[in-house]
Amino acid sequence: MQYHETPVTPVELLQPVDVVLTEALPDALAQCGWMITEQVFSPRLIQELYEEVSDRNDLTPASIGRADDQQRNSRVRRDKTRWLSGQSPLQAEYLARMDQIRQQLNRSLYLGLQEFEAHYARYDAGDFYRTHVDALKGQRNRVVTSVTYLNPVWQSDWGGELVLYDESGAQLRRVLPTMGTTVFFMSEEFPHEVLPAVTSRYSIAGWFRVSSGVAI
Ligand SMILES: O=C(O)CCC(=O)C(=O)O
Ligand SMILES: [Fe+2]
Repeated sequence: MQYHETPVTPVELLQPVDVVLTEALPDALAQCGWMITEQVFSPRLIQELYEEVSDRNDLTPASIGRADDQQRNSRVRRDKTRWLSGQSPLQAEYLARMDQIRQQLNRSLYLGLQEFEAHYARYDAGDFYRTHVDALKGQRNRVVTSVTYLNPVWQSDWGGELVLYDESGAQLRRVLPTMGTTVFFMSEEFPHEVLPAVTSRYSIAGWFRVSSGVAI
C-alpha cells in the first residue's frame, strides 16, 4: 500500500483525477498531441500557488535562446518568470503531482521522461509571447509542455489567451487562462502564442524533459 506523501482530502480522492492521469491524458497525447483539463490539481493548491506568486516581487524578464540579448527577447516575449525550486511545501506538492504524471506518461507511452522543470510566469497588462515552439525538432529535450493557469477570475474579454496552432499553422484552440485549467501538448509539434491581456496573468509553465541541459 502506498500513501500520498502530502495530505489529500477525501473530496480530492473522489474526483476522477486518477482516470484523467492514467487514461485520459496518455490517450489524448497519443491521439491528438494535446489536452486541456481542469482535473489535475485541487482548487486549494491552485489558490495557494496563486497567492504565492502574486505576492512575489522576484520574477525577472524571461529570455530566449542562449544569446541573452534583452532587446531581441522583449520583441518575442515579455513575461517575467521564476523557476520553482520545490523548497516550499507548496511548490513541492505541485512538482510531486507533475512527477506522478511524468511516471504515468512513461508507463503508458514509453516517453522516457527523466525530469520536470517549471517556472512561475507573470504577464503584466500588454505582455505577450509571440508564436514559437518550445523545443527544436530532433533535439528531444523538452518533450511535453504543461501550463497551469492561476488567476482566480478571468473574464472572456480580458485577452491573454493561449493560442495553439498545428504544424501547418492552422489555429487549433484558444484557451482562456482560467484558474485550475492545465494545458498539455507535445513540445516540438505545436506552435503557440500568448495574447496580450488587460491585467496581470499568472501561470506555471513546465516541461517534461529527457535529459538535463541548458534551458531554452
Ligand atoms: O502561458 C502560456 O499560456 C504559454 C507560455 C509559453 O508558451 C512558454 O512559456 O513557453
Ligand atoms: Fe511556449
